[in-house]
Amino acid sequence: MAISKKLQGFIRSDPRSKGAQYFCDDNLLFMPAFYSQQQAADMFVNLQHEMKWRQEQISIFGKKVYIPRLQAWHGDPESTYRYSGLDLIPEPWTATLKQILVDVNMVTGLTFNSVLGNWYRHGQDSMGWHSDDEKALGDKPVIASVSVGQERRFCLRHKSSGEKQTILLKSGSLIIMYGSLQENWQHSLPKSAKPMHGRINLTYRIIKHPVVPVSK
Ligand SMILES: O=C(O)CCC(=O)C(=O)O
Ligand SMILES: [Fe+2]
Repeated sequence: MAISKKLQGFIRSDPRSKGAQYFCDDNLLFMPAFYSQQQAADMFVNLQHEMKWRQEQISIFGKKVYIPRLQAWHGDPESTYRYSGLDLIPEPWTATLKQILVDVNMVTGLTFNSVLGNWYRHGQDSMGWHSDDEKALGDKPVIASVSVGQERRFCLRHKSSGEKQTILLKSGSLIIMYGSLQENWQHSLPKSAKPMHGRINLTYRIIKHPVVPVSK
């Protein structure tokens, strides 16, 4: 199992790893109570104010439509990446983002250089099936994903066998995706018909091959 010694040590010794569970052929580790309910509730409030949220538009058959959630991209200034033909320079780290960065770096033994935030305002906000396999992330990327606020279903689907797995992402939970997860599985955050409060998800990433911005 391609998981760092540091992470194995953390799971053995730190109470925050209580209830840790593996999914997807051991390429995903779920820690349901990485942060306490109170810590997670405070983060949810602070992140709403601190991050630079916007609702991106995408083109579907030539028609511009808003994606069903708010997004924000923060990180080291050189962690530029390309999205829908745009070169994006991240917004600076905020106090809460830095505090979580220290924790996810410590657990994994890695140095994340950027974070994508997704704010699902209610049950109708969602994310479709995809893999985080952009070239900028390099081969077998490690992604640390923290959830605060409303519990939502996180679905995974094997690309060839179609096998499905579902994880309930509780407030304060952490998942670490690594190894061949993005190669072999897709994931999504489906809509829910039930009334739902807001949820913020942070995916800490390592941009290994930043794009050189052509324009500011
Ligand atoms: O909201 C989530 O838990 C999933 C987010 C995600 O898949 C992504 O940012 O790539
Ligand atoms: Fe993703």
